Amino acid sequence: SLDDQTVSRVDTNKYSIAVEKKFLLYDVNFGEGFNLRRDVYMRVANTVRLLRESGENWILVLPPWGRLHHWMRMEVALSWRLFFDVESLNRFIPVIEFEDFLDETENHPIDQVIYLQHYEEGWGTEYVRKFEERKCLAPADSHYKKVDGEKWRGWFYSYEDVRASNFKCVSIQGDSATLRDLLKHSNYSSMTSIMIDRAETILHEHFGDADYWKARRSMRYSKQLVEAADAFRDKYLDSDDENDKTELVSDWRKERARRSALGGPYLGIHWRRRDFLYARQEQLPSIKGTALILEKLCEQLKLNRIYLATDAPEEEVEELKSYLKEGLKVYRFTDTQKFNDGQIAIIDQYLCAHARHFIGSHESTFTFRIQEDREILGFPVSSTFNRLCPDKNPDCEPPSKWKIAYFRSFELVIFIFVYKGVLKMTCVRKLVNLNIYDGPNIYNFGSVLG
Ligand SMILES: C[C@@H]1O[C@H](OP(=O)(O)OP(=O)(O)OC[C@H]2O[C@@H](n3cnc4c(=O)[nH]c(N)nc43)[C@H](O)[C@@H]2O)[C@@H](O)[C@H](O)[C@@H]1O
Repeated sequence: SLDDQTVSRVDTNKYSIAVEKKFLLYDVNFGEGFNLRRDVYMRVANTVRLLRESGENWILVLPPWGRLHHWMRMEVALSWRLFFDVESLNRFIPVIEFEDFLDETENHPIDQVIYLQHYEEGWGTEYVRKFEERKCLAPADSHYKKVDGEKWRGWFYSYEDVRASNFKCVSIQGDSATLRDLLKHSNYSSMTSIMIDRAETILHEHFGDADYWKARRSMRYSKQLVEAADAFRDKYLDSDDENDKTELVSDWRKERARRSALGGPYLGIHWRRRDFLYARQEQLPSIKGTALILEKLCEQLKLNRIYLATDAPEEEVEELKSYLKEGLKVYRFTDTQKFNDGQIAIIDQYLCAHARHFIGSHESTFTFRIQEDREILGFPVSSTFNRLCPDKNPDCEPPSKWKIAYFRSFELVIFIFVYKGVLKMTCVRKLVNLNIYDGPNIYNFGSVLG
């Protein structure tokens, strides 16, 4: 039950006291896409983790999905359980759906909305973490309005009856920990429900560290989507977890580092088109160029099946297929009757994540999430961090390799070894930053520590 998950007990001077629940809500700039939003979840989830580590009983309220400008069907108020395994999210920090929050607080107004904005004068010459209540800059002033003389009304994920008691703009420069400090500030510390709007304004405290990956690993997909994608793998791609060595333990906290995944006998490609062509045209291949890359890879890897994840219009997909030589078969998941746009996007990502080899689109957050899934599944680095190069530059710069980390940087690894008959001991600090585990040895370290 919620109570089991959310009432934490803190031992203060040996007296155990129940800590009052506090709810953190957040929203993201309207224009941001699905996969940047998933990244913002990790930043805010880590703020909640930090608040809880300091003894406060914060619960994260999951912002309903919808009104995403890339989604063809304009749906709103979609709950997280349609996309993610909420039980798994709860193993990192306590989370609840917005509807459950409304029930629990009996539709009381949210105590405070804090609208994050940058400093008008910019970042300055050095990066300093700071925040300050400031006059609202555009567009904050138009997003929230006082109604009936006292309460504030905003978008609130399309829920028209939701109100807030207070509204403030805060200029901020910082990360998940800065947001923690803001929430602990005396102006807000007595409040029990706070909504952070424009949460993308804060960064990760340490991008790519173990806490980043814990939040990421907790974001398992909903059972319904995993089952649909697995059935597709089985039916069309000759792929299953046992043969592909992609089995995951049911609880992500028990995962161990590995690089042994093989993947299904197909090539996965994320081919980002539409608005990306305007934003990154110089970095992407033509349709014909894409076909040439696919043919070459399939030949090298001795594969004849391709799983194509794309937002391309049908005509472009047909054109791509027309350039491929006979014998190469392209598969796509297109059940729009049963699944919404976001669900199909996740199924596409899952199927690319389970491929023997993956190639993505330069700087697409959609591609980044696939690469992360492959890191979690334990694929060799070389099968994951690949990008489609533009026709003019076939040997373009490879993508950054954001490898998985399982330990916090201050966790020590102690090696004991015998050298010239003497017992020696040495510690390696910052295992993550030293990038020690790239390759099969990682598994040994994982199991020693595990
Ligand atoms: C140019 C920039 O690109 C950024 O996109 P980028 O990072 O690729 O990735 P996203 O932020 O997810 O936005 C792309 C959206 O397009 C759809 N989409 C893209 N690729 C696929 C695919 O392979 N399969 C399916 N089913 N859907 C796809 C999907 O709705 C996805 O959420 C945007 O977030 C920015 O707003 C901006 O538009």
